[in-house]
Amino acid sequence: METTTAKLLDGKALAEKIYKELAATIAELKPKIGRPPGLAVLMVGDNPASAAYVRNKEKACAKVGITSFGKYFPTDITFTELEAVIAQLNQDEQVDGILVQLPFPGHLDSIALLHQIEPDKDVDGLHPVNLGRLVRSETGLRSCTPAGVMRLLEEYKIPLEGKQAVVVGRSILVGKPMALMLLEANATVTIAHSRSQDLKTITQNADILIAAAGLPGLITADMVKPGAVVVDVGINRLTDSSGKSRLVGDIDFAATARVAEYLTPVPGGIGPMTVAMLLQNTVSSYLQATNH
Ligand SMILES: NC(=O)c1ccc[n+]([C@@H]2O[C@H](COP(=O)([O-])OP(=O)(O)OC[C@H]3O[C@@H](n4cnc5c(N)ncnc54)[C@H](OP(=O)(O)O)[C@@H]3O)[C@@H](O)[C@H]2O)c1
Ligand SMILES: Nc1nc(=O)c2c([nH]1)NC[C@@H]1CN(c3ccc(C(=O)N[C@@H](CCC(=O)O)C(=O)O)cc3)CN21
Ligand SMILES: [Mg+2]
Repeated sequence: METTTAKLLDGKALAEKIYKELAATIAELKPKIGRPPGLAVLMVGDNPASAAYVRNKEKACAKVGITSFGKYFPTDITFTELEAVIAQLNQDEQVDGILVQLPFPGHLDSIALLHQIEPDKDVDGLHPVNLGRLVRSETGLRSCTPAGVMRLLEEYKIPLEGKQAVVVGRSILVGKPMALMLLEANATVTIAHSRSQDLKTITQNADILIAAAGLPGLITADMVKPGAVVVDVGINRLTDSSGKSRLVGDIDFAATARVAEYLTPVPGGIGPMTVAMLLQNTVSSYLQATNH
């Protein structure tokens, strides 16, 4: 059998291009507006899974000229204290975007807290107002990871209209908004999840396959339709026997590269696109807040 190699969808390169555009916008507007855009990130406890995200966000903000306000709290902080922090950030005129890093320690209700973020500062697109706007195909702040997937597919001119798209995962952060964005682009969308029966039969039909379950090795090459476009959202940290750790997605990358037409790497795929969309959302909140 002939062996092919999938073309890589290079999220890192596209993220760099987006940073240049954002940096130029900020350089032009900051003197007129009199302040840089500001992004506040709230983290409770230390979450090793989120460490890469936090690090990359801070680096990227510095690169484009966004001031990032990191707020780190111990695990024993109370819900009432966090509510007060959100209320203060909602009022703060230096802050255009507020992101509550997920997941949250078990005793804290992250959903109730997300509801208290001012929708126009909700750069993660998780407030019910922004989710509602997405359902209605209205403009508004949209979840960064699925927005990053859409932007990357657009960059490579991947046709979506009329295609069979399968999203594996149905979280509010990734799977559900991803499915809505693909639907908006006129794909025929199927959402699979942990209760789906016969996942392989479902994924084998996908012209566009998006894996967002958080399980390394979930998608093997035999589950992928030849010629499919395969996007790996999963970020899983694996530690090998020598104690070295590395990031992998949900897709068996090496074997799938011989079946798919396009494939995203991990790292270097959707992770950097997520950070780029977060910065883009922050800049669009900044422009809106300052009437530009
Ligand atoms: N690249 C990025 O920028 C980025 C951003 C965010 C998240 N992530 C990564 O993406 C992954 C998903 O994140 P998330 O926040 O959406 O996670 P999540 O909230 O844990 O959701 C996981 C989803 O996968 C489904 N699932 C679990 N096991 C499954 C199985 N065996 N077959 C089919 N579906 C299954 C779950 O189904 P149920 O609903 O039935 O439980 C759930 O809907 C994680 O690896 C996360 O680290 C990456
Ligand atoms: N509120 C909230 N929004 C999110 O989008 C979010 C969370 N919380 N919590 C954690 C998850 C995971 N997210 C991530 C995880 C990794 C990268 C990232 O930049 N990944 C690089 C890693 C490079 C490295 O350090 O090796 C990559 O190339 O994939 C981005 C977003 C975003 N996620
Ligand atoms: Mg990636």
